[in-house]
Amino acid sequence: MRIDVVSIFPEYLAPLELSLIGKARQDGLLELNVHDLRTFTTDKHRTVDDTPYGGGAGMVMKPEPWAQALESVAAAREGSKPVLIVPSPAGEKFNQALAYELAEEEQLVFACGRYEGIDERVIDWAQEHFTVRPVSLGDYVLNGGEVAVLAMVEAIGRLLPGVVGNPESLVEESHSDGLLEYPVYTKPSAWREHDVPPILLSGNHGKIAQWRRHEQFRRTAERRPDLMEGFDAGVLSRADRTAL
Ligand SMILES: COc1ccc2nc(C(=O)O)sc2c1
Repeated sequence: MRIDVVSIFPEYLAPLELSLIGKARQDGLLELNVHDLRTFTTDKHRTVDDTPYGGGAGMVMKPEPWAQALESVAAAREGSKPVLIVPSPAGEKFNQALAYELAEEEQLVFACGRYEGIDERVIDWAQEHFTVRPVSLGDYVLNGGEVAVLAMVEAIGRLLPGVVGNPESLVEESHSDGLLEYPVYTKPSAWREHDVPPILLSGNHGKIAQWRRHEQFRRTAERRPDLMEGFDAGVLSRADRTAL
């Protein structure tokens, strides 16, 4: 996969040189390029914003630098268009299902807005060259798209083949099956008057699996009842129902 990120703060994306994503880049599992939007300005002040038509507070990002930047990074190829992800409070909610969907793409381009946002005509113009997806991290507002891109690139990148050491670890994590993950413990078994649940020391793998499943349902029902709405009660086992 190829990922291109365009931002006026390219240094904000430096954490993507670290850890799993950084190693995936070094190992050639992921190509990731960060571009400074100001590279695509033509005036001596390298201007990227201007006052909003219709009035109002703040500034709006000018369209032309964005069009030149996006044209520059769109890999020319036959077939499907690159996906342009525009982090925005007005976007669809990012979630694990979308992370899996985007992990299948050949190229993702992320446009990091700042100020009050990007001139909407860029989104309209880009439809011809990209599949455009405005995406929000959640129901809150950041100061720009960079933090959202860090989160999305990590969530997507770790799903790529070979990036995480043990692919099994992707199977039993939160949201992989629509539920929150079960609690985890390690040595020592007794710690500051808090003991590891005895079932986990029993060696009975069937009972351990059942306990973990029960914990997934209990936690999800308690912390994220909204996720339970997607569950058809008919598919719940009797043991699972006792967790609700
Ligand atoms: C101007 O660009 C922005 C501003 C706020 C913002 N908030 C996001 C979020 O996902 O919450 S993405 C985003 C982009």
